[in-house]
Amino acid sequence: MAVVVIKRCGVGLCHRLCGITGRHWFPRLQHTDRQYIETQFGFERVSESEKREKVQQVFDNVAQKYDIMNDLMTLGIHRLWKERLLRLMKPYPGTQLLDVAGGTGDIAFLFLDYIHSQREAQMHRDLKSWQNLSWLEISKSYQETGQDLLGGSHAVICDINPKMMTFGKKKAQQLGYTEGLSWVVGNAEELPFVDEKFDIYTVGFGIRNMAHIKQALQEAYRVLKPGGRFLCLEFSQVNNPLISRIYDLYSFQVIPVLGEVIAGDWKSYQYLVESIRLFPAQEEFKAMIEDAGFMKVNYHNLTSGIAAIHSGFKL
Ligand SMILES: C[S@@+](CC[C@H](N)C(=O)[O-])C[C@H]1O[C@@H](n2cnc3c(N)ncnc32)[C@H](O)[C@@H]1O
Repeated sequence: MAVVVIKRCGVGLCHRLCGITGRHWFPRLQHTDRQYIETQFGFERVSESEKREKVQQVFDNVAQKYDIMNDLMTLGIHRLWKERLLRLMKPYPGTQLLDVAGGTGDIAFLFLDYIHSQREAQMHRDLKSWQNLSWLEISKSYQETGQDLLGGSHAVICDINPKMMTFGKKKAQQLGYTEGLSWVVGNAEELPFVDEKFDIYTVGFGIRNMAHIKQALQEAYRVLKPGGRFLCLEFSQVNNPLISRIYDLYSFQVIPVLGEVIAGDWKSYQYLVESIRLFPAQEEFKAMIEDAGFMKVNYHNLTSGIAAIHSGFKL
């Protein structure tokens, strides 16, 4: 089991600030021996059950402002990262997706858009080849042969927090996602699904909040069909030292302030920032995915490693 050792930083301003305030201001600099323990709630050491309770509390608190805060904190860049996830996922009509820690539904909605656009393109191609049929007739013939506009694709959003999903369901209604979608309350570490049910498993910005990441990865493996794909979008470790320092300043000095001003909640956003810092770096997380049994594990850094997408196959 890995251990986090937060040491006081030995350099300049950070050292002085740490000394004066007794608080670690730039944890990335302090992690001379940085390793990961799952039962950390941010920088606080807690028991497994305490972590679950506290994480639940955080997402209860942030649920209402979650989407707007996401846009503000990442300056909208999280949308580009999620689109990248979709491009790597390459779902096809008929795909059964499980989006774990799906929260307010962004990834599942993008998935449905993607499938929809693929089906429309297919129908346009059919329309060209079946010159004498109208759009309506083709659409009807799709329905008669049991094919809907999603080609049988379905997305299940599974999250441990009902409040996050309540806001997600409202958003789905507003945006018109009425078909091909279901919402299930469930714990990623003990998924309420039978073995080998899904083609694709995604988890976006969720896995670092889990008390048992290893168990969550094993569950991902269990519910995927042979040939199924695992994809995880998560904050990661920046390799460029200059970007890393700017990012640390922004994270620790700006994000909690935004949290306080927009959502009236400094503490939850302080936790989110701390949990990002403690999440395993790219290679370490890759090894954890491999340990769960996945093959061809790979990762793509996004925005200098601020986030990364890890992927693997169940063969
Ligand atoms: C930062 S949000 C991410 C939401 C969404 N995936 C997105 O990218 O916008 C993290 C989500 O993980 C969920 N979560 C935390 N621990 C979980 C667990 N053990 N099982 C399932 N969901 C969990 C939280 O309830 C929360 O909705």
